[in-house]
This record gives sequence, C-alpha cells and structure tokens, in this order.
Amino acid sequence: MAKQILTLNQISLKGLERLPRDCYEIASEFSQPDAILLRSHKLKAEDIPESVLAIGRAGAGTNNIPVAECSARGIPVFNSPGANANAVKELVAAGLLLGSRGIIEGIQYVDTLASITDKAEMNQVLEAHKKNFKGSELVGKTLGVVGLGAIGSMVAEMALTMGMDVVGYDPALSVEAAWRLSSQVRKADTLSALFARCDYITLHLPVLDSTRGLINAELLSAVREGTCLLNFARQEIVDEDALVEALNGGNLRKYIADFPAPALIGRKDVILMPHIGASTDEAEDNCAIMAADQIRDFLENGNICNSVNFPNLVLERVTGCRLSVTNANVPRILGSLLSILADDDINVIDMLNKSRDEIAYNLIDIESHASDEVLERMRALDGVVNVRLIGDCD
Ligand SMILES: NC(=O)c1ccc[n+]([C@@H]2O[C@H](COP(=O)([O-])OP(=O)(O)OC[C@H]3O[C@@H](n4cnc5c(N)ncnc54)[C@H](O)[C@@H]3O)[C@@H](O)[C@H]2O)c1
Ligand SMILES: O=C(O)CC[C@@H](O)C(=O)O
Repeated sequence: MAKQILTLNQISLKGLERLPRDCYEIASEFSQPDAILLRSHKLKAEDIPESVLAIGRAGAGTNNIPVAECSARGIPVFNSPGANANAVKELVAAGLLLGSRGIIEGIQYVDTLASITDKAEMNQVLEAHKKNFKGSELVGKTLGVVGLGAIGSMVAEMALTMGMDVVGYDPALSVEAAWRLSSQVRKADTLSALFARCDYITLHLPVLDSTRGLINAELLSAVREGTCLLNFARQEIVDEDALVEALNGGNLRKYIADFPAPALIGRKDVILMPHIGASTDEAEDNCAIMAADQIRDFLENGNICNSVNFPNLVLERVTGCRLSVTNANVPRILGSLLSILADDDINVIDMLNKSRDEIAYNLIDIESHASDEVLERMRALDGVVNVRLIGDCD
C-alpha cells in the first residue's frame, strides 16, 4: 500500500519527486498520514495524527514543531542542516549593504521625482540631494557573528572576503563547524565582549529556551555608537522592548531583520523583510530534497539521518526483514527484546543500537518473519515506545 505524506507548506517539486508516485501519495490533506513534510507551519502536538511515524522540516529551525512531544511519542523530527545556508548568507550580504549605505532612502527619494519631466532638471535636483544618502564602507569595519554553524560560518567567510574584521561567539561550536571556520575569525569569550567591540552584529543561532530573549537590555545598552544589528535567525532571540529602547537611545543605529513585528514597522532605523532568508529556488530545492530523502530512508529502512531528537543511525540492509524499536534509554530493554526473538527461534543477523538523551533507537535485522504476536510482546515491554516491522522476509 502506498505511504501517505502530508504536506503542510508548499514543498519544492524537486523534493517531492524523490518520493515515487507508485509508493507514495502526497497531499495537503490526509487523516492518517505516515509522515509530515513542512516548512514554517506552526504544528501543534494535538494536530499530529496517531499514524504519523516521522516529521521532515524542509529547513533549519524546528521551533515550529513540538519536538519534545514528538520524542515522547517516538516520532523522529528531521531537518535539513546547511541546505539553505547560502541563501541566508547572500541576504545577510544585502543586509550589511542596506545597513551601510543610504540605498533604501535613496531609492525612496528617487520615487518622489516622478513629477519632473525634464532629464537635465532631474539630474540637477538629485545631484544636489545625494549628500543626504551618503554611507560608509564595510572594509575595515568589525562584524560580530553570534552562532558559527552552517550559516554563521559562511557569513564570517563572506565578511572576510569583503575586507571586514570578524569576531565570532559560539559556546556550543561543533568540531565539524570549527573545522569549517577560517582561522582569521577571532574568538570572543563572551557575548558582552562581542557586543562591545563590533560595528555590525549578525545573529545565526537557533531559538531555544536558553536563547529566547538572549539579546537583552544589558547587551544592547553596551553597544558602540553606530552599531547595526542584523537578525536573520529568529525574532524571539531579541528582546523587543530592549531593542526599541536601544534604538530610541541612539547607540544602536539600525536593526535589520527577517521578522516583522508591529512595534517595529514604520521606523526609519529598522529594515524588515518578510522571512525570505531561505526563499530562493536553490534553497527550497535543497531543503525539500534533503527532507524527502531522509523521510523516505526512514520509512523504507528505518535509517535516521539529521534528526534533531533521535540518534543518527544507518544500518545497511542485509535482509528484507527489519525491526525498528524506539524505547526509553534505560537498562535491560534491549536484552528483553532479544529474548523475545530468541524464544521464537528468530535469528538476529545484524543490529545497531544508539541513544540520545532519553531515547534509545534500535534497528534489528532478522532471518525469519516476526509474527504479530511477537511484535505485540515487544510492544508490551515496559519502556518500549514503538515497534515497526519494515519490509518482509519473502
Ligand atoms: N531567515 C531564514 O529564513 C532562516 C533560514 C535558515 C535558518 N534560520 C535560522 O538560523 C538558525 C541557524 O541556522 P544554521 O543553519 O546556521 O544552524 P546550525 O545548527 O548549523 O548553527 C547554529 C549554531 O548556533 C550555535 N549556538 C547555539 N546556542 C548558541 C548561543 N547561545 N550563542 C551562540 N551560538 C549558539 C550552535 O552551536 C551552532 O553552531 C536556525 O536555527 C534558524 O532559526 C533562518
Ligand atoms: O522555509 C522557509 O521559508 C524558512 C526556513 C527558515 O526559517 C529555516 O529555519 O530554515
């Protein structure tokens, strides 16, 4: 029977094409889907049907998904790390230029000249006014990058090639991300040290309980005069009241962000975009392809790659008969699962077990068919969250 994939946002066709139509049905309405593919749709736990085995986020941030509830229900949540990083990096380049030159004000001014019909007169008027739109160059200015993952590291590299000095802050930097980072990026030991020494500051960290409101009054009141803050990460990371106060106080010269809010719209010192950081053909294709491939590999093989709540686990298929088991990460469950198989004379050919936080996940390849009764005995074990028979032995 074809598997059903529920899409809750527009997902690029290139990604959906990775799910062959003879095996997958894809629609924006299903009552009992096998998996969900989405982008920024705000998904509530109560809206996830019991049938759902996995959720794929075509994008980086998973703050729109109730990840903790998914973990408790044994549902892996996948994202597409790095797949839209270049798109965001390019928009940050635009943000830096919008923050350093009178581009928007200049364009708005030119629009006011529509009533002048004589070219020479128009030229004379604008040449007299262009001094109002003078900016300054980025070369030699200091950019602070908060969060040096997929996007932050690309932004840092780009700023270096533009002749900027770059300071970075990331207390949770992965080894892989550290390898990607240019040695010219200087390290700030604290966020306040970074905020106090930069002309431009750009945010590239996820919104988590620990980062909600992280950019607060204390940091914003310590910025150098003329500082420009860019936020292409998430609105919730910046304390809005503190931001407005810092802009009113004058030291923070400009706020450029991908997340409009009523209190910020219409201010001359704020430039807002409608969450278009990842809105390029390339990023949408990359994210959708990655998310679709990961969901397919999970549904067909139980493999897990790029999950934000489950351990990564990939086991090559040696037999058509595979069990996947999600259980609480506590002793003795694995032994009990294997005893049930042994009691039924089912030989295990290959297996992998990995854990992450409270979750343990197992792939067990078996030589002969496991009956419904065997599966039910496994499901009945204390601490077992779900058991799935993937494929058949025949
Ligand atoms: N505007 C957009 O359309 C758009 C597009 C993509 C991503 N994003 C946002 O950007 C965020 C980053 O994306 P990414 O792909 O670079 O993710 P990533 O996971 O590759 O990098 C995030 C980095 O932030 C670091 N970090 C975590 N807590 C931190 C803290 N307290 N201080 C400093 N650094 C911290 C992590 O260690 C990691 O290196 C996403 O979570 C998402 O919210 C926005
Ligand atoms: O899907 C989008 O357009 C936005 C994605 C972006 O916010 C992300 O976190 O990857």
